[in-house]
Amino acid sequence: MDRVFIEGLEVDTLIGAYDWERGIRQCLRLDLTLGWDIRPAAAGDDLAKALDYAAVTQAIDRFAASSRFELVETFAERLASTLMEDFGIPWLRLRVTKPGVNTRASALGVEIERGCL
Ligand SMILES: Nc1nc2c(c(=O)[nH]1)N=C([C@H](O)[C@@H](O)CO)CN2
Repeated sequence: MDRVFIEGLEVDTLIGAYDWERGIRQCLRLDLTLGWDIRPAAAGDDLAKALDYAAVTQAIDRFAASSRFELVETFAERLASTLMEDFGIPWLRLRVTKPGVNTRASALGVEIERGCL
């Protein structure tokens, strides 16, 4: 299976389990690898047959703008389901990093894989 990727996408959202986090917006950094057969798009040089990473990015922005989860786990799980359903993505890997919450670690977060290749 071929893959389309989006790396280092920063989104602004309400996320966090602590009281002080419920009244602010924070940045999450997303890395996505999306399973997709690129041959039909390549054969016809046709965006309509491609997994349009611009459209996926817009969908992620909309999701982040309206979500209010406590855990990055929930954000990752729900975002993965939304993208797979809306775009017909058969498999994905999603890494969600919450920067700036721990000064002793360079990155904290979760990584999930869903679906079948
Ligand atoms: N596994 C997780 N651990 C923690 C999370 C989380 O979302 N998943 N969140 C927090 C707090 O919100 C923290 O990020 C605030 O600095 C703590 N642990």
